[in-house]
Amino acid sequence: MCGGYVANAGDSDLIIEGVVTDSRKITPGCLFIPLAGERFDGHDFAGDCLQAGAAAVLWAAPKETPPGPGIIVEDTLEAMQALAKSYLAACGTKVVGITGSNGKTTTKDLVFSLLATTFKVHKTQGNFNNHIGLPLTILAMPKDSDVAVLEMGMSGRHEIELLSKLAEPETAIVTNIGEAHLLQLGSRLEIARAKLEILSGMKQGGLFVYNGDEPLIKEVLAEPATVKPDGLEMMTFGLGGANDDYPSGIMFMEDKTVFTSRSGGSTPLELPLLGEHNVVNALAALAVARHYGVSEANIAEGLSRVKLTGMRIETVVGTSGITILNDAYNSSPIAVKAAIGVLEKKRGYRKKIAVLGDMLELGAAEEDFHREVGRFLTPEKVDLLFTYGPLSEKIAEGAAERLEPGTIFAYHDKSELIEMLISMLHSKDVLLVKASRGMKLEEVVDAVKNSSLER
Ligand SMILES: CC(=O)N[C@H]1[C@@H](OP(=O)(O)OP(=O)(O)OC[C@H]2O[C@@H](n3ccc(=O)[nH]c3=O)[C@H](O)[C@@H]2O)O[C@H](CO)[C@@H](O)[C@@H]1O[C@H](C)C(=O)N[C@@H](C)C(=O)N[C@H](CCC(=O)N[C@@H](CCC[C@@H](N)C(=O)O)C(=O)O)C(=O)O
Ligand SMILES: Nc1ncnc2c1ncn2[C@@H]1O[C@H](COP(=O)(O)OP(=O)(O)OP(=O)(O)O)[C@@H](O)[C@H]1O
Ligand SMILES: C[C@@H](N)C(=O)N[C@H](C)C(=O)O
Repeated sequence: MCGGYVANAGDSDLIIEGVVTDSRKITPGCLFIPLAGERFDGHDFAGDCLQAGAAAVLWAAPKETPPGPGIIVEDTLEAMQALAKSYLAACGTKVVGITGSNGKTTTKDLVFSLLATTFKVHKTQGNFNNHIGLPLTILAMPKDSDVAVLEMGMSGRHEIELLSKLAEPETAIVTNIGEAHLLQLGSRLEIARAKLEILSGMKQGGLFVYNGDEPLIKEVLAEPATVKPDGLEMMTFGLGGANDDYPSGIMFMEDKTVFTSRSGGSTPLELPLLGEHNVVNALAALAVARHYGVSEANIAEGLSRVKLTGMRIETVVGTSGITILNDAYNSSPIAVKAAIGVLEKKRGYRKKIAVLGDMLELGAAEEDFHREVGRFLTPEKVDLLFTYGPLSEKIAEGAAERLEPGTIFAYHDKSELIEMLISMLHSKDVLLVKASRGMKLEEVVDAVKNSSLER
């Protein structure tokens, strides 16, 4: 299954239960797969793993023989990917592949919640969406799974191609084309080309569900170089009325969003998520659920009980009673504007406050992108703005064009930001926190959440 051969295993069969790549997380009977990374080489821990109960190890051929039962392979990562591909084929599980600049994880959770009303479904945990995370997700899948909902991430060309050819999706979603990873791709057109690599591994006769509001997707679909499977069925979703599905009505409430759509007619659907962008994500998930025959009753049920992976516009109530919109998982211009849209619609709070940190990997125009986000802010959207990081000084600069003096506070030091923020917050405020993963603004969320804000 992984293109290797057995060594040191005697003549008894070895029963293997599960795959592990971290020696600190060994489970009895697992296969330990040593990976060479930036800081460690997993091969150095193989002996300890066998001592700790691993049944066998993969072992890269150029090294000396394995310290116990082993499968000798050329490259352990490639072997793990091949093993995942073989296992998926052996299980006969259908795959839904999801990519896009924003909303992959959210849409993955939505698709899972809808399909799980009807099928045995496995999904990506957290953000395990790359050349290591996706095969690990597959290798953790129960073998009787009907469907696997797999998030596919990238920050360069041909990364999605590898994932798609490994997982061979029957259904694929592209959520949108934003600015994330512009640094590596150079243009949004290149980002679109990278995302549409998801078509290259799809099964024949598959379904492609994509954001019809994004012209670059249609442009790349028409390019001769774009590899598409035979018999591909396509569906569009988005806010525009030209899409196959779009919202016909949206009601923004404190802890949920109620919407009707072209596909659902006059029947309102309740989504326990905030923001117009999450209605758009939900439309993509609805298309997939209906494609697989999920009933309208189960669709309503599945939507109403979706559980989102944390730090995606997650509402947190602090010990003081303050409302925090924890959107600190990641950030990019489109995502910030979507999150500000949620804050803008909040009513009944003393003040609306935003803490915005650097958006990373945006390439040469990064300062302009930050300035543009600042200019997007108006007194109707935020009462106070705190920025964190060197790039976010440009958010403050852009915001100064529309926000009053004395309402903008720029910081480079997180502890100083937290101190000033807590001194100005009130339990009746609503606070949005958003930045790229590398800024770790969850530390701000935790500090505010645990503060009594007494005054
Ligand atoms: C290889 C690995 O899993 N590394 C993880 C490890 O990193 P660390 O620096 O500690 O170790 P090494 O990588 O050097 O270690 C090599 C192996 O040795 C093992 N090991 C180490 C010590 C020890 O005592 N015993 C051991 O057995 C070790 O387990 C390694 O296997 O830990 C870090 C902290 O937990 C992890 O962050 C690191 O994981 C890497 C980054 C990784 O890629 N993990 C995947 C499972 C994954 O999917 N991670 C996602 C994030 C994916 C992501 O960023 N996606 C992008 C899009 C794709 C970009 C693409 N170009 C890319 O390169 O990723 C996105 O925008 O979404 C996640 O963690 O959320
Ligand atoms: N459809 C969308 N349009 C714009 N922004 C979105 C959309 N969906 C989610 N977001 C924003 O992007 C943030 C991250 O959402 P999510 O984790 O689902 O995306 P992702 O594509 O998995 O992100 P990443 O590539 O960082 O893993 C959300 O908190 C929200 O601010
Ligand atoms: C590592 C990459 N997947 C990512 O999340 N980049 C953002 C911009 C970050 O590191 O903050």
